[in-house]
Amino acid sequence: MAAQADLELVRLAKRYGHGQHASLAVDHIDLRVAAGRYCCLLGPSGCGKTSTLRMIAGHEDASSGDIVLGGRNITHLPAAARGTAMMFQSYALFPHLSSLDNVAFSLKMRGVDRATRHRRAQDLLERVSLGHLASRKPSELSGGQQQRVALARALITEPRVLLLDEPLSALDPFLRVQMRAELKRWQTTLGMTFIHVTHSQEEAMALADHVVVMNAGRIEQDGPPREVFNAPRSEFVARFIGGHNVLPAADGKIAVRTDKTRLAREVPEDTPHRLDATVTGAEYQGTHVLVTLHCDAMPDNELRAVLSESLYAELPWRSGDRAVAHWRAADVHALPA
Ligand SMILES: Nc1ncnc2c1ncn2[C@@H]1O[C@H](COP(=O)(O)OP(=O)(O)OP(=O)(O)O)[C@@H](O)[C@H]1O
Repeated sequence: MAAQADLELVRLAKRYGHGQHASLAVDHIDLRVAAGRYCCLLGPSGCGKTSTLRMIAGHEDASSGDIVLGGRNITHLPAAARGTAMMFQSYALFPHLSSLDNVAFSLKMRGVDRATRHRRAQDLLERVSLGHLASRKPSELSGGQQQRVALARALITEPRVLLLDEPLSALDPFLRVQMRAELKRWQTTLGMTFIHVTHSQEEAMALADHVVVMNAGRIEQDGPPREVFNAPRSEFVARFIGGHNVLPAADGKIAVRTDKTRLAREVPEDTPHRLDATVTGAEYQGTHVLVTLHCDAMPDNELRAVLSESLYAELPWRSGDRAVAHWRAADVHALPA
């Protein structure tokens, strides 16, 4: 594989349309992804993730700013000359071609001779444990196998950075979790930078060692997943990443993790961090129970508490129960105003 290289986005922007109808899909973002990282671009629909990925790939022109890979400015290079490759969803495989020819396709486009491209494609298929299925067409493969062909097809140009746009969204939930683990394993084995677009915080948390949370064309926060989860820098991040209650406080808003939010029938009057609430539901989730509450102090806002199964069994909650939600001072994370 080619040498590793950091990827840098410098004031990168994408504007669609002209004049009155112009819209800024990516709003001058700065980002540095160190070589060999699994980076997930995470955010709600329309936040600019795919536009960012497509600009890195060279499938979309940047309106302004720079894309630098390993110190080389690739902003205006054609897609094939950038050292990046896009892994498309498995359903984008050519249905009439064998796995081998699907994998070899981009070498054919580059004029590589048949024997060489078949040898390289076969090597890659072996690497993803599909060497024995090289002659099968996509329709003769399982969803997971098709996904591996798609990966091999992307890797054949020996990219420094692999770009993945929602690669797991077409798979059923069971296969998705399985393929997620495979993606992570491949990335670790290859030691290559992966940039993976997803709107699923669960997927980003499971895969990434660098999470980039985007909102309305901007980067709200980026960093290691634990840091982003435990120290959200904005209300948007706390809400989008999930697992937090965002609560009013004397000097702004605070976030408290749902698994640090405790419930009691009564607490001493002088308990500092408390809110009176009414249970609206309890959802059994296997290892834990999610209790939802309506809180009078914030009528438009639902409060959530994640309790261990054993704790819930000791003190079950039913819809309509009055409860006091409380938390420790150490579990309060202040959000900037
Ligand atoms: N070709 C285009 N022409 C005009 N507007 C576009 C085009 N592509 C995307 N947009 C707009 O740019 C914004 C960002 O889109 P983008 O696809 O990058 O977001 P996304 O975060 O990947 O969303 P999703 O998760 O739904 O794919 C959206 O408002 C979208 O409508």
